[in-house]
Amino acid sequence: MDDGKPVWAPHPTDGFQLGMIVDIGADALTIEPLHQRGKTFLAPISQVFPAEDDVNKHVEDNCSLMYLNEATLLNNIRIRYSKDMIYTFVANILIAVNPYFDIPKLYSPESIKSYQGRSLGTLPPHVYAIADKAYRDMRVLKMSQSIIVSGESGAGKTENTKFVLRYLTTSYGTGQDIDERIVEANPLLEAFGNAKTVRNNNSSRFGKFVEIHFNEKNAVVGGFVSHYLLEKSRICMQSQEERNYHIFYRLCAGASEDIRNMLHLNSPDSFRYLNRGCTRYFANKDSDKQIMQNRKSPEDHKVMFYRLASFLNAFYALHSLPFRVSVHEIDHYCVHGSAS
Ligand SMILES: Nc1ncnc2c1ncn2[C@@H]1O[C@H](COP(=O)(O)OP(=O)(O)OP(=O)(O)O)[C@@H](O)[C@H]1O
Repeated sequence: MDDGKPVWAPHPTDGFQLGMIVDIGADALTIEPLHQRGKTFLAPISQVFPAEDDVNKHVEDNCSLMYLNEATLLNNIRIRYSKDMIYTFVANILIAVNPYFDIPKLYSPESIKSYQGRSLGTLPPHVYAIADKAYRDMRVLKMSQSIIVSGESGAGKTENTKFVLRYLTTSYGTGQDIDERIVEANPLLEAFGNAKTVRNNNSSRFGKFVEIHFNEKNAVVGGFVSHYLLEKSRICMQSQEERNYHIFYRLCAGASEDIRNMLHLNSPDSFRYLNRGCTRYFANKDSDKQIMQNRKSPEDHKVMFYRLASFLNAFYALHSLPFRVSVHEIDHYCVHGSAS
């Protein structure tokens, strides 16, 4: 770190701050922030990093930074995020920041087209660029490719996985029913495996391993989803601000009148296994009906939805009954009263 040049230093409460070194101690440096002259703070020497000459400039690939360290990487992502550029490369790794709103045209059909067959780095960073690289590597190397999506809850893993699936099926599908079916499986999976938590209204409560299968002509011909570690305890108990799995609320909100009457469906507040958590709806009327619209044939709908609804209704009814452990037979449970 050159004398007289600004550095990034971790402020005790405000993250990395740009400042000048004013004193050098045995293990700590005294830093004076550029935007708060006179208010110095101490930072460990090992965590003080050199800053770029122009801290307002951003680059598409963090590897292009003159100094690549924790602070310059975060600053680059922050500047890009403030300009609605949520994706940044670190070589062939993609960092995505959740924008929490739809960025116009970012995932448009035109955008999908523009990334087809283009090498990494020739277009702005995007999840489509990663999907296309995986596809091209599979063709060239004739080997399976994996995309690992990782991050904390609410980071955008589920959404970005869906964008990858949409990209591959749109760009390299056979144009047949299978492309849509791969994409359409998601709302169904999410209905049974996603729930509102305090951090994310659509949090996946299970791990997902998605396979996309290609034929010898490298066209999408199928998919397979394995799931693991489903949070089963949520079915019986949710904290006050959280909900059970979406399917239960969708059934209450989206079932047709005849099914509602037949199965005595009411609002979520009337079911014991829902009303101890949050019972608000978070979807609009259209998305509540999403499940019903998944299969194209109305007959398929009816049969599938009726079976599903009957099963779930039995579940509701079951949970309206209070249970207690029998004193004599500890591994048996008996019904203690009648259903409301
Ligand atoms: N690229 C994006 N554009 C617009 N909104 C987004 C994007 N990514 C995520 N979101 C919003 O953030 C919410 C949370 O994202 P998502 O469910 O993908 O997180 P997650 O990492 O899968 O979380 P969890 O681990 O809890 O399942 C989404 O429901 C969506 O509203």
